[in-house]
Amino acid sequence: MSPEAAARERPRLTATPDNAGVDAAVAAARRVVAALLHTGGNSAAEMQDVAARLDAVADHLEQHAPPMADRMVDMWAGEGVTRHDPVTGPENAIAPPLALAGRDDGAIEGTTVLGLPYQGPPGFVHGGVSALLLDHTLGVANHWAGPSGMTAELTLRYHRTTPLFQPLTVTARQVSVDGRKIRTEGTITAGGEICVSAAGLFIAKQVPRPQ
Ligand SMILES: CCCCC/C=C\C/C=C\C/C=C\C/C=C/CCCC(=O)SCCNC(=O)CCNC(=O)[C@H](O)C(C)(C)COP(=O)(O)OP(=O)(O)OC[C@H]1O[C@@H](n2cnc3c(N)ncnc32)[C@H](O)[C@@H]1OP(=O)(O)O
Repeated sequence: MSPEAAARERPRLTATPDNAGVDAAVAAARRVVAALLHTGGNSAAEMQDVAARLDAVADHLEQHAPPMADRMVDMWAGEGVTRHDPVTGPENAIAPPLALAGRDDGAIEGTTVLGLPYQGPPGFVHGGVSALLLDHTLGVANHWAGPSGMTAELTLRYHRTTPLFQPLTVTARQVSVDGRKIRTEGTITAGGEICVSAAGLFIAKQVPRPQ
């Protein structure tokens, strides 16, 4: 089987974006966030007018939103993958998003490209953003492998700068389970080189879902 065919066969651990509805609106919102940062303060665009139009969109959405408690129940319904999280969620405009899939060897993997909204040093990814991607990916790796829990400790090593605008591969695997203590490791690589590695201690505990 070709690597491309193998990748297509891998079980997806993240929600597939729909081409309509809120996912499409969120994809547009991601474009707006990136375009605002790309445009900057010296552009000829009429920013007061842009702000008014964006506020009108936000007013419209808020007028049609359910009570927060209902929405919390809704977003945590079902036992499948989440649609709202800040790393993979197709309903979350701050998610890059990263699409994760299980590998035959028990690890999980996903690829994404990060742009200006995620910048730390000039031209490179913010270290806190790398931590966000790895924390979440380690958490999903635990779901994929078996016992899962909450992050108690996350240790990161930044080996080299992580580039913007280039494909990044994020991987993680559960390495041990000792009672409630779950240890998980992962990396972010670019062009085959490790940029960031992470080791996490997770404690088996689940916060109850809103009902
Ligand atoms: C986000 C979605 C989650 C659910 C999704 C479900 C389905 C969707 C499927 C796929 C997608 C899902 C997954 C995604 C994943 C998420 C990744 C993000 C994860 C997070 O974003 S999560 C938020 C950040 N995280 C916290 O907000 C934790 C705050 N914290 C606490 O809630 C407690 O602190 C806790 C629970 C950690 C422990 O509390 P506790 O009372 O249950 O346990 P206790 O203290 O008894 O410790 C038991 C033994 O662990 C040792 N131990 C404890 N802590 C330690 C530490 N820090 N260092 C070293 N050892 C430690 C003790 O020393 C003892 O060891 P011993 O037994 O040997 O004495």
